[in-house]
Amino acid sequence: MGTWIDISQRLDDNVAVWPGDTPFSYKVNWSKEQSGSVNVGQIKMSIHTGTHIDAPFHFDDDGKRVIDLDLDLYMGNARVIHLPNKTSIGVDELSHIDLQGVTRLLIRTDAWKDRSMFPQTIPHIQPELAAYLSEHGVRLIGLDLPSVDPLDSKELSAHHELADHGIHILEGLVLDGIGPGNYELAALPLPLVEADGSPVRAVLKKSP
Ligand SMILES: Nc1ccccc1C(=O)C[C@H](N)C(=O)O
Ligand SMILES: [Zn+2]
Ligand SMILES: [Zn+2]
Repeated sequence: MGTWIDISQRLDDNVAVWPGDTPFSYKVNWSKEQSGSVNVGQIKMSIHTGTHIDAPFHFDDDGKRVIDLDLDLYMGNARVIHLPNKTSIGVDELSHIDLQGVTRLLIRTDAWKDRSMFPQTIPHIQPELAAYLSEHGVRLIGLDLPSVDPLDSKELSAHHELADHGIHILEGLVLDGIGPGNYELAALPLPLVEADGSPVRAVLKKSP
C-alpha cells in the first residue's frame, strides 16, 4: 500500500484562486443537528481552481464539454520531465527528450513556489510545441502551473493549438519531489455534463 502519490492541490480556504474568480468554500449546509441524521456539505468553487482539467469548451464555445472527453486520456502511462528555470517551454526546451511512446507528458517546472498565492508570472507553453507533441503521439499535457498560456493572455494560443492537435490539458499539479521518469497516472474528471472543466484528484505510481 501507499504506492500511489497524491499530486493534487488540497482544496480549502488557502487554495490560490485565479484573480477575480470564485473563492473556494466548503461548508456544512445542513448540520447533523438540523437534519437529525447527517452533516450535508456544500462546495462552491471555480472549476479552474487547484488541480483540474480544461475541456475545450473553456476556450471554444463549440468545444467539447467534460462529459464528451475520453477517459483513457486521464488514466495510464505518463512521463514526468523536469524543466526548471524556463521563461517558456517550446520545441528547443524538449529537443533533448526522447518522447517515443509518451502519450501523457507531465512537466515539472517548479515555477509556482508559494502555492497559497496565485503566481505573478509563469513559464508558458509556446503554441508551436503542440504540433511537435502531437507528431510524437502525446495526447495529454500536464503542468504544475495554473495555465499553459501567459497569465495575461486573452488569445490563449497554446490552449487552442493544443486542442487543435488533439492534446488535452491538466493544470495545477503538485510535482514537488517527483523524479523524472515513467509513471502510471490517474486524474479523472467528474461526469459534469455541461462543464468547461473539472477538478481532479491526480495520482501517480512509479512504473517498474
Ligand atoms: N479562471 C479564469 C478566470 C478568468 C480568466 C481565465 C481563467 C482561467 O482559468 C484560465 C486558465 N488558463 C485555465 O484554463 O485554468
Ligand atoms: Zn483551467
Ligand atoms: Zn487552462
